[in-house]
Amino acid sequence: MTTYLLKNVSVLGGEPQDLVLKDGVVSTGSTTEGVEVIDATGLIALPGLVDLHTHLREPGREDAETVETGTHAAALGGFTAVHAMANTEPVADTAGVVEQVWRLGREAGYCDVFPVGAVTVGLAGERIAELGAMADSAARVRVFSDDGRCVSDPLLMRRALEYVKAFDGVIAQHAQEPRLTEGAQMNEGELSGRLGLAGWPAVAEEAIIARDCLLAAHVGSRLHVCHVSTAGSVEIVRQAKARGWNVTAEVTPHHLLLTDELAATYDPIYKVNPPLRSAADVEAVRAGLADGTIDIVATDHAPHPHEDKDCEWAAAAFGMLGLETALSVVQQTMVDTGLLDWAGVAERMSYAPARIGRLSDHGRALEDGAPANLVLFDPSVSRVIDSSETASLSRNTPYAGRELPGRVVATFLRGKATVLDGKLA
Ligand SMILES: NC(=O)N[C@@H](CC(=O)O)C(=O)O
Ligand SMILES: [Zn+2]
Ligand SMILES: [Zn+2]
Repeated sequence: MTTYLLKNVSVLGGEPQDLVLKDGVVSTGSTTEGVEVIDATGLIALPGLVDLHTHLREPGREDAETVETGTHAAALGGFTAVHAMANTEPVADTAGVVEQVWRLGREAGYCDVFPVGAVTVGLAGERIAELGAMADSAARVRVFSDDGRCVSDPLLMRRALEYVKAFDGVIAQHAQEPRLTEGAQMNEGELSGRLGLAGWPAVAEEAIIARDCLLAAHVGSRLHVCHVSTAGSVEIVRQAKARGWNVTAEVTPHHLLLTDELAATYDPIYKVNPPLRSAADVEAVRAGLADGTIDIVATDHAPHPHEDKDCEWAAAAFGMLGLETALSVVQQTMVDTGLLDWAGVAERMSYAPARIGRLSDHGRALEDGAPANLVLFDPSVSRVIDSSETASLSRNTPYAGRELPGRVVATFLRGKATVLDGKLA
């Protein structure tokens, strides 16, 4: 295996130093013999990014994405671990399916894949799935979610929260009260009325988050809130944390950058669940991510083939790509605005998501002996996003034609380069 010497690299934005990647681990000393030298002057090293929320679509929708293509996109985005959501066909609600997804990730070798297990059988919201069997399987599932659907039955949610305590699991809730969002198409507000698109009220998200925080506190379990999108949601999570409840939350890159104004184009590339919200909501989720109320950034990478997106708004699928652009969007919205430094980015895109997912070999500081999972990032350049250049099988990026700052130069998984010079290695 190649030994790499990263010359003059700025770890978390600090003073330039050398890092050696040898036999799968990091060392801060220097060696010169038999090494491949990478001039990392001006580059920032971050621990390999960890995504708690990715849709890889395999099994079942291999026309949209596969574990192989999705993990290529992940590596190009600087990720060394992704959690693959359970809304596949068949649903990842048994030990057999989660082991299959986990193994496909290992075989592809670009990024570790940690399957998320479904909370209910078939995501139908009626019976709890085999959570314990998934936890005990080779995939060691710790995160459970019916994402795409809300676990709306409060008794089922309570039982699931109680159940996962036995193996230190967490329920990741897609917070959407179904009765308040029937037929909903975009953020409810003055604009939805003007555009004639059915509104999706903030309270549909906030009511479920409030309920679930109370349930998690009542049974003493861990709750994670997927894709927080409104100012009110941030406030509820803030209050839950102030009371010492075990609640964590994520925000997506697109909810940090884009607003509901984009719906005025009627271009379904901007159609996503939860919907893009107002500028005031964007400001609130940025502030919540900065002050730690929102723990992490998660991509909610949601590939869809063109026939499901290139149609009229109401008929189009919800979802957008995110893996290859996440770090750039975070640079633009959080670092270049002065809201976070690079150490803060490492916390929110690597350490904290690894802790929530109970991963041991990811989300580790780049110190002597740590697994060599890291990304080299150049924040000084910018690029115009071209949807035809993605490694994903789908093309539904909302950033096509936009200029975004920064570029992933290299990614290493256990010391092996998965990306070099910005290309798959
Ligand atoms: N985010 C989306 O708009 N879509 C996701 C489901 C989800 O995350 O709720 C998908 O699976 O396509
Ligand atoms: Zn969701
Ligand atoms: Zn999702």
